[in-house]
Amino acid sequence: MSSTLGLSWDQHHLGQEVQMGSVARRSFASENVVNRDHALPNPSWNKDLRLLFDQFMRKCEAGSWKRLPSNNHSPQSFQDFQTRFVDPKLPKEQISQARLFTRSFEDGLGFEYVMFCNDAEKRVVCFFQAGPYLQGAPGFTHGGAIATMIDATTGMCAFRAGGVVMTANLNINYKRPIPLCSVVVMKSQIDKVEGRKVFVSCNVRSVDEETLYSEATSLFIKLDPNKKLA
Ligand SMILES: CCCCCCCCCCCCCC(=O)SCCNC(=O)CCNC(=O)[C@H](O)C(C)(C)COP(=O)(O)OP(=O)(O)OC[C@H]1O[C@@H](n2cnc3c(N)ncnc32)[C@H](O)[C@@H]1OP(=O)(O)O
Repeated sequence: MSSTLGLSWDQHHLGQEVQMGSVARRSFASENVVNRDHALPNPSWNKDLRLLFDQFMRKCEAGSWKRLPSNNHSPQSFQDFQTRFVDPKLPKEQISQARLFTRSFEDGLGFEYVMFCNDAEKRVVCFFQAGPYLQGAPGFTHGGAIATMIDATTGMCAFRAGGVVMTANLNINYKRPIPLCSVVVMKSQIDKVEGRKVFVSCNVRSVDEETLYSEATSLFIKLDPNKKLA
């Protein structure tokens, strides 16, 4: 996402809730939870996730990598996005309850992750710990949860390179199951950009890089500001 961004989907919708009045109290009560930066260590992070976080924070100090806060969206982007692409007739009450899917679980139960970007190399890395509510086959992570995180990681990579995009195609080869509650490393990079098409690839490996869990390719389309989405 662009480096100037500063508001998350959550915060955006929180703002709407506050304006609505009838649900304002609930909004303020949850404000601290909603507004915080989720891409920082919390007590549910295991040793692997903490080590990878520390390792990449050192790379950030060296200058080539940057940590991406989870609330990394600009108010201007949202206003533009809403004005251009979102149907104004959508029920405001429902919209006000919207939350970013990957950040809507309690700490440790769902998606715990942090992303780092290297804009010069057009890469985004995501360290992802799959919580117990993401189970698919017993003891392993649900394929849809894996797809979600690949989409989020490649989407971030495409967005940083191409601006506002949507996923048009996502292909995943699941090669080994990911043990639940383990940490995996997702590495994505831009392969090419052709007009409005942004091609991104991603691989998912174990922390020691010995196991290749999944490989994916994604196609993102830069949105045409003159076209309604629906
Ligand atoms: C505030 C901002 C927030 C942003 C946050 C981002 C980061 C967060 C990440 C979160 C991650 C979560 C992300 C999510 O959850 S995104 C949610 C899941 N995705 C969707 O719902 C998208 C649904 N699809 C669409 O709305 C439209 O199809 C889009 C917008 C994608 C394109 O419709 P549009 O009318 O604009 O374009 P076009 O049809 O003129 O096509 C243009 C060109 O593209 C080519 N083409 C199109 N589709 C395909 C295809 N499937 N394979 C191969 N090629 C395809 C097409 O042939 C043409 O090529 P050419 O003829 O020009 O050569």
